[in-house]
Amino acid sequence: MDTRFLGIAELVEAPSVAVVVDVMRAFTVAAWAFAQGAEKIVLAESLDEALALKARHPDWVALKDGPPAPGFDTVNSPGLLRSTDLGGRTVVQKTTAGTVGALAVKEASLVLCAGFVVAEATARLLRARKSDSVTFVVTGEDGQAAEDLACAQYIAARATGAGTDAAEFLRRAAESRAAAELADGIRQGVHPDDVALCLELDRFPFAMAATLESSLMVLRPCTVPSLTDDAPDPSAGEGRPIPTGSR
Ligand SMILES: O=C(O)[C@H](CS(=O)(=O)O)OP(=O)(O)O
Ligand SMILES: [Mg+2]
Repeated sequence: MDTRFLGIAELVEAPSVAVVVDVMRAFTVAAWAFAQGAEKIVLAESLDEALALKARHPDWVALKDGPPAPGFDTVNSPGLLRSTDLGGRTVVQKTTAGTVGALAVKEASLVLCAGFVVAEATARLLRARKSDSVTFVVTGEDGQAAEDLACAQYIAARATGAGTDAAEFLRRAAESRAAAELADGIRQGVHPDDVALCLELDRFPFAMAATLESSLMVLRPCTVPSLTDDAPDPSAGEGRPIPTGSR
């Protein structure tokens, strides 16, 4: 498997398979939203689009990063979201890095969004797809974010079947600038448990795939093959099969 690690600005053409990584905090939050029952997450292009979608669908849950803001229901915090019942709800998410990265590769045939909480499920899905080439989008800090790069490199290693020890990758993420800023209160809309929740390895059994649905980029959980064959893994719980379509 040929792997590339690129920042958002380095994406010059649509990759075939993209894994968009945002550990702190967009895709940890997305995974928690699904764990709390959300049906789907619409990745908004802008704050204005998120608010327009919310206005059109008052039952949707609008979420942004940074501090709480008028019109939005909640913020980009796994610690806050984990006590929110999202059963059957649609979430609209707009963040600085993660959602921007996913939208930057919306023409790819497969777009997975990931953090450590869904690392193994993501790697297993890539293994099952037997992809020749995978582009990892390192969303934070112009492709330099230590937590995103560490997670991307860990998933890449696991996707090639390497018996990789996660400890060193998690240590790099724990020592990242993002972790320090979240812990020190420099970033806003933060729960004290956010960093720890973002560093939980394989907390969830599902991967997350984004596809274009009526011009909106929509993220959903998906089941992954079991370790021994290509059959759906019953432990994966709710979720769609692996998306196979190409655009
Ligand atoms: O919510 C986050 O941690 C960041 C935004 S910021 O760096 O705090 O401004 O967003 P994300 O897109 O999840 O990296
Ligand atoms: Mg981030």
